[in-house]
Amino acid sequence: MAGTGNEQARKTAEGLVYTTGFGNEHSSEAVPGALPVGRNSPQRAPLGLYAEQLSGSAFTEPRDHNHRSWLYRIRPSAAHPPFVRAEQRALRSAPFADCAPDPNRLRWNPQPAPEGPTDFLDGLWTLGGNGDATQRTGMAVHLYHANTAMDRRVFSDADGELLIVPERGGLLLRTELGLLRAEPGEVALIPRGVRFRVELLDATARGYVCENYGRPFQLPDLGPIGANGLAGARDFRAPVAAYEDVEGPVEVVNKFCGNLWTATYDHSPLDVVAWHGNHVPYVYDLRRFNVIGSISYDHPDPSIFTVLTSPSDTPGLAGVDFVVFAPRWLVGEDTFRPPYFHRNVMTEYMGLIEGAYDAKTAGEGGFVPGGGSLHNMMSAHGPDRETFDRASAAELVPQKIDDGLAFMFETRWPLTLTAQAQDADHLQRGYDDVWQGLQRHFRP
Ligand SMILES: O=C(O)Cc1cc(O)ccc1O
Ligand SMILES: [Fe+2]
Repeated sequence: MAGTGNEQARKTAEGLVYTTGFGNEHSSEAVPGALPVGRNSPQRAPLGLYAEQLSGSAFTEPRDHNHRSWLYRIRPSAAHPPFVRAEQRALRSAPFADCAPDPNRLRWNPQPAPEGPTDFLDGLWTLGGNGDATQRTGMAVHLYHANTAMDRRVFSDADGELLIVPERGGLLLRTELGLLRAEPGEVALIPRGVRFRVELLDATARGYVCENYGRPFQLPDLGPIGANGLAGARDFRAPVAAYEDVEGPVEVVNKFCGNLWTATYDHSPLDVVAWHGNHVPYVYDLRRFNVIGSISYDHPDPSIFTVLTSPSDTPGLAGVDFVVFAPRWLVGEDTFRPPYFHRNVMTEYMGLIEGAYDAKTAGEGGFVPGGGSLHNMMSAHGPDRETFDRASAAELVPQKIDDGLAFMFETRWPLTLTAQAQDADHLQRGYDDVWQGLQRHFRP
């Protein structure tokens, strides 16, 4: 049965069309004439639709940070019954106060398979985070492991935007603004408050989510890199309008100030027939990232690999950066080429989408796809012993790194774990050992 649903979702996902460009003023109509021309709020919207504005920024924010979309829908979102508190499972929110922030280097194996039917929402498991959802600061790291589609159920997150990083299994995201497909190697960005449902393209789906409570992700400035490079705006795909005209009970789950609330609507709220604006979801293929690096010597700081950044109120200090370690050439002369030893004031959560990462040994008990590592503020880390020994002796011929895809959520604030992450069976005990046995070589 589940297989039939997945095949149907895959067929739908294969035929999808998109509109392109990060930050654009997009517009789309699923029925010709549904989008009003020349005004947002005509006295009567076309085709008997309701007009509704969805804001992702204050009305008064500067134009280049102003996010809003106008939705033309079968019923206004206001027509809903009261929300009541819902079961929370393993989803947690900031402020995180379960545990004392931990200065140790930590690493987890992949998220265990769920017991029983589990959809994307029920499969969310929070590792930790920082800031405060009610203050719109900070971020949370979640992992998901799902084996069934969300059925007659949609989710929206008032607390932040969701950057979804599939590691195993493709996703079909049915959002208010239309459909997106996100496969491993791609990422999807769902803006704050946009309702969506997740269907699976494969039997199971596993991956990571950065919930960003702060300013919406934007493309980083390029400075001296110039007008081009890193993630190209045109490679971000937004959906085209697609609506469900579905009567009957649909559960709407709303994450609000850390808690889940639920209401049963008598229709699907994915009933937007036309829309325009810039508060839109995206999908981006990480393999399109234009990697820039050193062509002389030394290992550049990984900020050069920033795909998207959420600025904080201090210039240059991100609430969270999303960074990708994509296939690239290493040519540095007289250079220790893998990531260097370091202690960073920023906090680094890393995940692996496929293959291996060049600072860490792969394989069981190591840094494996679906696993994750946390190097909290100022914690000492870098190449493990094997990597150090290998890279210190390597012949420095041009070398292509193309056996993996890793990423980092890097945040200005230390990350506090949830109790479930601190006590998890899949927390690797003895991660510190990877740095044991680094010999002294000092010869004064
Ligand atoms: O710790 C890590 O592996 C991430 C990282 C990579 C890099 O190339 C330089 C610094 C850094 O923190
Ligand atoms: Fe690091």
